[in-house]
Amino acid sequence: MSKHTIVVCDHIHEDGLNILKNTEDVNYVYAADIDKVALLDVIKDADVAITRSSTDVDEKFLSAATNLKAIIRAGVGYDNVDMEGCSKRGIIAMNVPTANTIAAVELTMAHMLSCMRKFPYAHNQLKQDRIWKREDWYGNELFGKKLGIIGFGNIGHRVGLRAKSFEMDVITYDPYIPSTKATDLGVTYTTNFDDILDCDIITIHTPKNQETIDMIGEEEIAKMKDGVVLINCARGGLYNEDALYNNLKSGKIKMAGIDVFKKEPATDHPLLDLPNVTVTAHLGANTKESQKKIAIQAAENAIESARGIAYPHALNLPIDESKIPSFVKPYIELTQKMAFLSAQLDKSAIRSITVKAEGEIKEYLDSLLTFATVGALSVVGGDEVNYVNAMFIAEEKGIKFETSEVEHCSGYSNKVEIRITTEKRVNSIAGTVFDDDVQRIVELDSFDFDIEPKGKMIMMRNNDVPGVIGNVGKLLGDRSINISDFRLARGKNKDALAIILVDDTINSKLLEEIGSIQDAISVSYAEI
Ligand SMILES: NC(=O)C1=CN([C@@H]2O[C@H](COP(=O)(O)OP(=O)(O)OC[C@H]3O[C@@H](n4cnc5c(N)ncnc54)[C@H](O)[C@@H]3O)[C@@H](O)[C@H]2O)C=CC1
Ligand SMILES: O=C(O)C(=O)COP(=O)(O)O
Repeated sequence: MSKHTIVVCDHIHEDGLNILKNTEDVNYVYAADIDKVALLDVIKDADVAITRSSTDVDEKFLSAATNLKAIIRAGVGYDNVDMEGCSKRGIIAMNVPTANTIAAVELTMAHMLSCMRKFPYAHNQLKQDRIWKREDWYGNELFGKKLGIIGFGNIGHRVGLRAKSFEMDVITYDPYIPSTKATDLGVTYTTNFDDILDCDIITIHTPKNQETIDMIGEEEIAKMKDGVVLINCARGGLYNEDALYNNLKSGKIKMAGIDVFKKEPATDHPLLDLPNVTVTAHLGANTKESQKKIAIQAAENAIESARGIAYPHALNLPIDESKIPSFVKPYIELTQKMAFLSAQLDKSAIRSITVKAEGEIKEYLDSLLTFATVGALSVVGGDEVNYVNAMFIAEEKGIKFETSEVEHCSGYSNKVEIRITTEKRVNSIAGTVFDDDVQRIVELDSFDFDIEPKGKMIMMRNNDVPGVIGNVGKLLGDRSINISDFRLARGKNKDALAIILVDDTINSKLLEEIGSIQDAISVSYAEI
């Protein structure tokens, strides 16, 4: 039995490890305790890797992981995964998005309470210094304070719910949600970021990306109330770390609760020297409950993706398969097959790929274009081309793309047409699907057909004169090639196109012989 190598790069719960260990077709490699340089050697054999935030999936990692088909980020944030690098290599990246939500929510509340009561400092005074000095520790209450939440997703909205139970006045800024998601929970929704800056406590729960890096800097802090409290249990760098340090030092920010740092591990970070921070070492997801759930999901997803069965929570697929209506799937398959066939007919360099569609299917033109590109590039690229990397590969080759919606006029309920322009000519092919899943090619180079996209096909263009069919039949018979189907379409210019399905592979010598039959104009061969 061939085994799939799954490398676990970071610490995950043993329940996940046990699933991997006990799966017969998995070669399980535990690499969480080796350093990241040694990991580069181990990762070269991996079909699938499981990582957390401690492993950067960067150029070095990806260049070493030459066999990698999928990567599972066992958590939410994937800002340490080079997504473009994965896509270019056809590696499907997935995360495990909701399994650690509660852990991160509760750590956020812990930091908030800890900041309000300076909990670690009060704790240390008694425990380490053995001093009983209650007058040093007059804290503040959450009750009645205004809490600003930036990012109202899985974690942010649950922080809001919990803050409401502390009778806080909660307001959120998240331009990507409907306002009712907040207002239904009794949370004020704002599109004015300054409303957040006016809060007593601010907590951030967005992903880390170009839009959110340094979202809070000197300018924003200057607008805040004196004595504001800031919490960050999302990602280091969402609050500009220099601005955070300077304003904690000046006392403009009273306290900050920080779980995450721009560069981790952060054992000598300047923030650690300040007397008004509560810090944790990126522990947001570190509850046994969350880690158990994540590890089980990560292990199961790793096995499914290694077997090529499913890619749950894939992050870099051009389409979300679960959201595609069932009628679209056969069109996607047909489009890939037609492009694969068409690109075989003329193997010169492709300059452009155009996909046209009519009927309801035209809503899915972008997906159809991706699959047409996979089909066309697979002729030369084989299995290395997939729907994650096809567009990248095509762009690198300088191939141009076009899509267009066509007025409904062919009589078919839906029709997809692909035009592949090469250095030599334009190849066009069109198809439709009958009775939900009967795929048919209905046009080839403007000749009408009705043929299944399957099998070994000789395409012969010839002058429409008597004797050609007989001659080609005889030649194939003489070479012991059985014809399983023969379709003929007549053109407008006294020409005809035959699609001849055969049982055996046709080599280039025989193809040349067919091409030299009298009145043959051109001949090509393709297999689907
Ligand atoms: N400290 C830790 O160990 C953990 C940290 N995290 C981090 O917490 C953050 C939030 O995670 P989830 O709530 O699960 O993600 P999510 O995807 O459910 O929510 C993110 C929210 O941020 C919003 N958003 C995106 N860009 C925004 C912008 N420019 N301004 C305002 N809102 C914006 C989105 O619309 C979405 O509602 C992520 O950065 C994640 O990596 C998650 C789990 C554990
Ligand atoms: O899920 C996330 O985004 C986290 O930050 C948790 O990261 P971790 O898996 O604990 O390295």
